[in-house]
Amino acid sequence: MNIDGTAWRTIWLEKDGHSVGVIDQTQLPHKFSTLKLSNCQEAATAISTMIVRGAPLIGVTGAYGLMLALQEDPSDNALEAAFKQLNATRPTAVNLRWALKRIRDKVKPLQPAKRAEAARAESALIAEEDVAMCEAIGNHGLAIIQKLAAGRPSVRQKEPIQVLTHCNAGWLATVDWGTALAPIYKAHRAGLNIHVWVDETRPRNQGASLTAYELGREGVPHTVIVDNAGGHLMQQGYVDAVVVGSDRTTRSGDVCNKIGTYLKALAALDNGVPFYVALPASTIDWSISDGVAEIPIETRSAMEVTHIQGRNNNASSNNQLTTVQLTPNQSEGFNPAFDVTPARLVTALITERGVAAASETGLMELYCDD
Ligand SMILES: CSC[C@H]1O[C@H](OP(=O)(O)O)[C@H](O)[C@@H]1O
Repeated sequence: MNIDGTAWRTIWLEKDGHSVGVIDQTQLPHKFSTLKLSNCQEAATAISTMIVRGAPLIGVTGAYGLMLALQEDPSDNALEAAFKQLNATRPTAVNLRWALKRIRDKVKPLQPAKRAEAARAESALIAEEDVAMCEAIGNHGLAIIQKLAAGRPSVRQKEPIQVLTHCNAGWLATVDWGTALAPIYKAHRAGLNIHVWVDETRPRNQGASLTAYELGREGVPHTVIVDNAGGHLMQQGYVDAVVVGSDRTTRSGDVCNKIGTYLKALAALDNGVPFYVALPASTIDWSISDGVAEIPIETRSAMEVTHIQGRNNNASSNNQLTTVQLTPNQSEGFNPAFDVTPARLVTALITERGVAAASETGLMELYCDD
């Protein structure tokens, strides 16, 4: 997407043909910088430290990570070791395992000498598919936003459509376009009057730092709010719809997403606000049904709760990023990174194939030919 007039994607094959470029998302919004991943360990570290994050992007980075590993050693043992290393980086987003298995299935039957090139080609294909799927999600979601706009009373026709989103499910979470934000970009570019309430999304503040950054660069009006304000805004009638992403959606429509999503869904139901989840096929885990019981929830360092990163605006600091402690030294922290929203709280799933009810029947209607 657009950054100051330049079109960017979140991940790319470098001109040298064998290393991988990524945007360092831990530095945004205060500093835009890129990194070159030259081996599997660097790819694994980029995922685990959230230099790259977001379910689809984690998957593509994992795919390229296998390519990097095979460039160094294309043997069966090296392939399995790299698969295990990358698979262990983050447990919740199913896209990672889906992409790693896809690459392994593609290269395993090949002569070792042909594996790296095959992994390179398949990783690039996954990336291109992701871009196409996310743009298609944008188009299907645009129709929902247009219908919401048309359905408002005449007295509100001139007001912006108000959408609340949680965390970052924008182009920074994918290769391009994003999932939850793709319909918003499509609506904005179509000239619709739209405004986005951006949940800051504690503890890592992907909303305040990444979603706000994306929307600002695309010129979409938005307001950053604390996570706990969303229910109040819905009660006051300031939210026309909630649209969020997903890290893993079960075949029955249960949605695992950033911690706090479940609470937004409860508030939305209580206030009659439609709650949409945008996701590509690569985020659906057909092997499980009960998200609460079966999806592994990543627990990250308590330091992400007890400390916070930001830009030091003191004149003497020349805008350096700094981390400060929020809590008393002896206080413990607990940091589950995701929660599960049961399908009964989801109005509909916006996929690249269309809009589905959050149910096995709904998903099978879209994916029955797979
Ligand atoms: C389009 S997937 C976006 C999804 O990923 C985020 O998690 P994280 O930043 O920890 O990778 C969050 O759950 C977003 O909704």
